[in-house]
Amino acid sequence: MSKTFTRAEVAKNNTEDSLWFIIDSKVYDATEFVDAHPGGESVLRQVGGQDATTDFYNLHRHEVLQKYANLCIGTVEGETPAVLTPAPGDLSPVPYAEPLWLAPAYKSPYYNDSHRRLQRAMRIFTETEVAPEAAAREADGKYISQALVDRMAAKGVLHMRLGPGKHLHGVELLDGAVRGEEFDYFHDLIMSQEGVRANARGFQDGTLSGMVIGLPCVMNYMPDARRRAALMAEVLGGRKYMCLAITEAFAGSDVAGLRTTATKTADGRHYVVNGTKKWITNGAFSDYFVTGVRTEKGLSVLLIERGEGVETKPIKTSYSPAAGTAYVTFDNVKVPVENLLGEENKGIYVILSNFNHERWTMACASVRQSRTVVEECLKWSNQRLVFGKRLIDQPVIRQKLAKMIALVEANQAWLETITYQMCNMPYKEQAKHLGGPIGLLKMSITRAAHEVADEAVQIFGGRGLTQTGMGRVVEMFHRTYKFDAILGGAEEVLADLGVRQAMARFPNAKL
Ligand code: HEM
Repeated sequence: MSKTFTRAEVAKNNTEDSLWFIIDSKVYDATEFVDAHPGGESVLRQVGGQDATTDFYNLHRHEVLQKYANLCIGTVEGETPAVLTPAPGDLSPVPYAEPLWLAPAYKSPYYNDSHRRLQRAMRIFTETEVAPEAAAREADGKYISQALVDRMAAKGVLHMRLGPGKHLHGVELLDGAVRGEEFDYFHDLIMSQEGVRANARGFQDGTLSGMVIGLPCVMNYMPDARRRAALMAEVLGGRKYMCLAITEAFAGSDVAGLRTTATKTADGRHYVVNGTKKWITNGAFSDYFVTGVRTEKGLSVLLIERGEGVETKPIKTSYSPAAGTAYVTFDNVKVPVENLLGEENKGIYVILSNFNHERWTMACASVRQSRTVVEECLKWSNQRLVFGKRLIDQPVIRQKLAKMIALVEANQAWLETITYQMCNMPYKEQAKHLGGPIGLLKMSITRAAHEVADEAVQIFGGRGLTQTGMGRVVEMFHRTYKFDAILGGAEEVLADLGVRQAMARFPNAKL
């Protein structure tokens, strides 16, 4: 690649036997590539010997050039390539592409050096280890590989995704980027926000999201300490997979309406579980199911191991099969009473205990994915030429971008305000003061995602509806943003919760 050519030399290579062109001051020899070019031979011949930079970026993502770097034979004499090629871990210099605390000129009261170290380490991990597998699994529909689970376990990524707590103490986290003892909800936020950067919503849930919502119930409510420790070690070590099985065809956000039953045997040593669960993330490949059941006088939560009477069938949803979304049936499944999590008939507390963190995590992830879409739109509007101008030169496009930016920035700021409260409120206070606001926040973020997805597709046109090429991130987002608006409590239910909680503490105030 150290060779240089004059533009006149390049121009001569415009024949049947030699086809060169220039992209961003680099010289490409496409002679052998023409037959394999997905866009066809004729389009390449039309730019033979010329500077094809504008044409290229009108049609391709920059990453295409990295993939086909072997076609590059040198640079144009006296010129330096100008298009940025980010290295793993780099921050994007595109305005609004990063949350403001990562913008060099901005200050934030919330983040310290350990947050910055973790952010960089997790970005490198996501870009180098997760993203390539995400792309492969989205394409082949298979589940996460044991090799990636092992890497996540070894680096403490699985531990960190449960949020702050004693389970992190003494654990080596991303090669010492942060100490377990100092890990707080801003570190947790960073894990969620960096984790989405593989741009594969289905696979993202396939990276053991079921564990993130299921294991806390075991960690906090499994009565036997030895059993609890063994389960934690198995699951955080990536040797066994766990999911949360609450939702049924009969009851979604309305958890009080569950119909799966657990009846105690006459000798009092087992429960016998019968019923079904639907849309269980990771259910298709899980070994353990943290399951909401109806017992004699209320709801209870049981840890059910895959075995006789437990069956799972994959459900085809609009994101990828990599998430392992399943329909689960329990037919006369015998579960030892020791597997009861929390108290019998008081399972609602076990279930509710996790909701705030789950919803907040989803809020972190969803607003970050919206931001990535804003970055995609900004880049595309800047490079796409239509009617002889860049898209961004059209006022209507700038209006769309302004709305998208404002929605993302406002929601990130609200998210950080709430995260700060989580860092500074004891758990009981959080349950009292933050349930409603977190519900409203998640609703606000997924409503914003709806706007962002809609405008992004309008900006990308047909490419926003195409799974490969320029618009692949926008297409993915538009197809999948609804998962965050439904899972973990539907938008409307959470909005209602937020207002009802506010009214419950309403003062005797009058107009
Ligand atoms: C080293 C140079 C090039 C490489 C490696 C390359 C590679 C590719 C690839 C992988 C695609 C599939 C779409 C995608 O994934 O983005 C594609 C599509 C295409 N390419 Fe190229 N290409 C090159 C240069 C060019 C140039 C110079 C032109 C025309 C001036 C061109 C015209 C097209 C067209 C028209 C399509 C179809 C676009 C669409 O479906 O929207 N390509 N190219």
